[in-house]
Amino acid sequence: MSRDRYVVKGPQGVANRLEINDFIKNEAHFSLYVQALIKLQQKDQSEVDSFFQIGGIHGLPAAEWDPPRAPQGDARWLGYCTHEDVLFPTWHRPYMILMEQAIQEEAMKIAETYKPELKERFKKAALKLRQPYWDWAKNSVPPPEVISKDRLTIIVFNGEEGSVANPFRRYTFNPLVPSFGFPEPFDKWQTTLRHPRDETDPNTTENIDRLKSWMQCTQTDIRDKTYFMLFCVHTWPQFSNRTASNNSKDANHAPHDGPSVIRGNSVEAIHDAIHLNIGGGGHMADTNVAGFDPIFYMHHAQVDRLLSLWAFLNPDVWVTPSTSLNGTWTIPKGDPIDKNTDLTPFWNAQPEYWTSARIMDTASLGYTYPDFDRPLPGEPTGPLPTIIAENINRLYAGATFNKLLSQRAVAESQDSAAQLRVWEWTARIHVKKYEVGGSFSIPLFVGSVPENPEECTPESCGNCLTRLDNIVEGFAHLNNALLTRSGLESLESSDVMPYLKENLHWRAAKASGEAIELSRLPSLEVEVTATRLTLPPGSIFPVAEETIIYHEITEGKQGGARSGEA
Ligand SMILES: N[C@@H](Cc1ccc(O)cc1)C(=O)O
Repeated sequence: MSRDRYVVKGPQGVANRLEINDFIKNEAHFSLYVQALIKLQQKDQSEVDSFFQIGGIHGLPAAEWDPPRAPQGDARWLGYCTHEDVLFPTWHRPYMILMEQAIQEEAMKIAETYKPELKERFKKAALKLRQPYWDWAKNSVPPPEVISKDRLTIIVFNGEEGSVANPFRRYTFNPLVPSFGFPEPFDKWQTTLRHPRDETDPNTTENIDRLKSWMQCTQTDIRDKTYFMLFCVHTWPQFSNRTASNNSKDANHAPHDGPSVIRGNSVEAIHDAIHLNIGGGGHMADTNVAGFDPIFYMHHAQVDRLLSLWAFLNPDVWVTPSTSLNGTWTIPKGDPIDKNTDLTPFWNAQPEYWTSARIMDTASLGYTYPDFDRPLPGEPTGPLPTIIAENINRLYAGATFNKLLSQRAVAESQDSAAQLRVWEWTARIHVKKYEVGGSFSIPLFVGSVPENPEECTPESCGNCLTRLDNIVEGFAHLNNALLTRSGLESLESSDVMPYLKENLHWRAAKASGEAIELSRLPSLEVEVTATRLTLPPGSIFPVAEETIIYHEITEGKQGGARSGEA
């Protein structure tokens, strides 16, 4: 039976998406969202706006979502989502407003059921209700309301407190059937899971302590990566996706860094690491089924917020033409893609599909972020770009920036024109993603290596999928570890080079934490660079002067630099 096309228009009105830690404090918003999410999760799995159908757009069950557009070609990737190409950040934007719209529609109905004295308040809250984002760059461990509480207390229709099963913690498939084609071990788990203890056990439990300690331990790494991406990445290929610069000459891939271009991660690379660390071998760690974990939506709202911030800082840059490396359910592998490519299956009201060109302005899609409200009461005023950049420094700048700031303060107090400079040490990791079959990461250690491979891996990068022979890249910023753990007097190469030669180590690990022999990753290449950063007078962000590659630090080690090779 045919049905009307589901128009993805986003929520009504325009309102801020809130950070999850603020969101849970907002009684009316939280109560409505929780009940709306429960409603979507309880809908029949065949309903177009059920949590199951929306979650299934991303990857499996590789079914068409509203209404048919024949799958094409020999697409390798059987979901609609785009990864490892220039559409990664923009495809997920209409995806998020679809969830936001479905939630708001339910929330409006729920608000109508509140007792008369509360109805207006809850209806107003429903109008302003938006998808919360989880700012993992600042709060890497999600609040208990998302990861550990089994039940949540909310204000229900009669104004009293009610206790409900926590819909942020998991989705229960209703039912789970073999035709979904879920790969092992997801074919036997009735609910989504984070950090499952035993992949072979259909009734396994979650190791939430491990989830917390992994997220806690990567906090500085995630923050530094986010900061460097925001201020030092300026091109769309480099910002949007993690395929490596030397993968091909295609514009899809980050260009070779020029001598003075510091290396930063793509938003996709940072996002991948969150998937793996939250999933820990569970649903979030696998693209096929990640969309079924309710945390996916607050994670991707953060990716979307970073897209908004980055685009604000780089106003003339948006999706550049390229080709689809992996293909999707509707885009054949190798097809050209650009800002006018249909972002299927999301129809807008015209009716046509949303495209990247049509979604630049989030206010027209019904939402914005508190970052753009600035200045907040009590904050200094000034031009918006300055305020936003200063806020990014306040939220995410780490050891390198603080060193530059203190140098600047000294120079200013002495009225001297001394040059302000800090070397930023960065490891660049390159690896073929198909090499071990399944996602993996390359944890780096500065100083001692913990004996237990499951232990905290504070600097890491390089996550991979099974799909193709693509080379992916990621960067790990080492200054924080050097300043806090090495005991070195300076960041000059005379100190750092010999130290890192001795003390920089890496491993490979599956998403579950299980170690992988480095000999199984012949393509792996870890290379260290140093970029000289300055903070010129009047500049809010550091500026890169030159980058030097130090092959000798990792050369000769397994997975180290191969100098002289192209
Ligand atoms: N599989 C990705 C991580 C990831 C997981 C789920 C996703 O939906 C997206 C990305 C990696 O190996 O890095």
